[in-house]
Amino acid sequence: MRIRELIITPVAFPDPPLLNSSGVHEPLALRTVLRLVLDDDAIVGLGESSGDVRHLDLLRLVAPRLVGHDVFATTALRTVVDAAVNDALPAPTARERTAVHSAIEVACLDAQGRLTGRPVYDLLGGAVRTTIPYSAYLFYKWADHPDGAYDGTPDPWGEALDADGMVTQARRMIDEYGFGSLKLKGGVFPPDVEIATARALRAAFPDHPVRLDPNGAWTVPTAKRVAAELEGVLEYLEDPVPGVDGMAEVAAGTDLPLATNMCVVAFDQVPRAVRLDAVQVILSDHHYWGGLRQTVALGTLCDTFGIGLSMHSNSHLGISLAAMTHAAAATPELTYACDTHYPWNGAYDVVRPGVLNFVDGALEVPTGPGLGVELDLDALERRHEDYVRSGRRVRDDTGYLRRVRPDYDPTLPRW
Ligand SMILES: O=C([O-])C(=O)C[C@H](O)[C@@H](O)C(=O)[O-]
Ligand SMILES: [Mg+2]
Repeated sequence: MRIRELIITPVAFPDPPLLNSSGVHEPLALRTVLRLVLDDDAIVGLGESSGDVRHLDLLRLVAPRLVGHDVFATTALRTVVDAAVNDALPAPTARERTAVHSAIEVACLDAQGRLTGRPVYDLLGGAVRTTIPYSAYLFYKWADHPDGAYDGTPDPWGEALDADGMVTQARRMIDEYGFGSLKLKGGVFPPDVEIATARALRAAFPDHPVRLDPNGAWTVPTAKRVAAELEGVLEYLEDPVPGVDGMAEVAAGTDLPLATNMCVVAFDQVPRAVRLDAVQVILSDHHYWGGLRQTVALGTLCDTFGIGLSMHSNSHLGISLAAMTHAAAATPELTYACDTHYPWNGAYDVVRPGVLNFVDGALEVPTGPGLGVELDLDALERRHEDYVRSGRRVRDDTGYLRRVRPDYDPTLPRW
């Protein structure tokens, strides 16, 4: 079965003012929705990937080159993608290429599943679990955007700028979604504030493992001190410092597992991290590790070296969530609850409701053909109109924070 067309639709959807080490989320988050149309027009494979304009430009170079290729030939298609993106200026990085491989692979797998009547997890080797636990992704946040939300809807989550605010946010996440573990985004306040927040979460929810991720905001000495204080409090500490050498220094002095989605983000970075014993947990992310099959392969690799496997997320909608869920279902080594931003953005999804419902903090793996989710074309059109109208083309957390704090310096490490 051959590919007739790849339809690429950039979308924008409201996002709350969530703080991180580079700044604060803007009122709209961006994504790209892919529709891979096959010969007979009846089968359309879905994909979702980054909305930044550079990724979009690469996808647009690739789209015409896919026409006529076999939708089952996902490995061979990587060569087609590489040849197509060679025309890009500046030349794409390995990471940019891999992100395009990932996006195309997911759309192909969805189409293959729809053609064969099998869920994507079956195409990955079968499901080893039927429900996938996710963690509550907690953010320090403002009560509202300075000029209000994009669609004028009042922010239902309220402010969270200290330990009490974060406990309130966590309680609400747990009440609404049933999450059984907590991920705290740090790198926003001085480390002692974030230590106090992590401790408050642990005390308020003693049965919920807590992980803390300051996105490389600390120096090695600071990270060593924080790690010593949070041993026994955290499940793992994610990217306390930038770079694999610093991670190795911190890891050498603590029993707390260190996790990363920043310093090991591709297969060729694994050997050095292993040699240095720099990380104990790698966060997979099919959007930049090369797709769903590469996520399964990463599980095998992590197992070989005794490294744990978790899953990273970024602001996303339901096609990505479905793909993440299938990958987790088919990856035995993925034993940590996965991250997801979905509670922050899911109300603006482009897939029809009914499939992606959290029960006890977990998603049932969709069993329908392909990814098991259906596109809501009206919602897609609305989100695309928002994209066009907004004029937004890249994510700029730093630039947005500087509107409020003009002297804000995002240089890391900060403390
Ligand atoms: O685990 C992580 O590093 C992330 O989830 C990165 C994201 O960009 C997060 O910091 C965010 O959404 O602000
Ligand atoms: Mg992280």
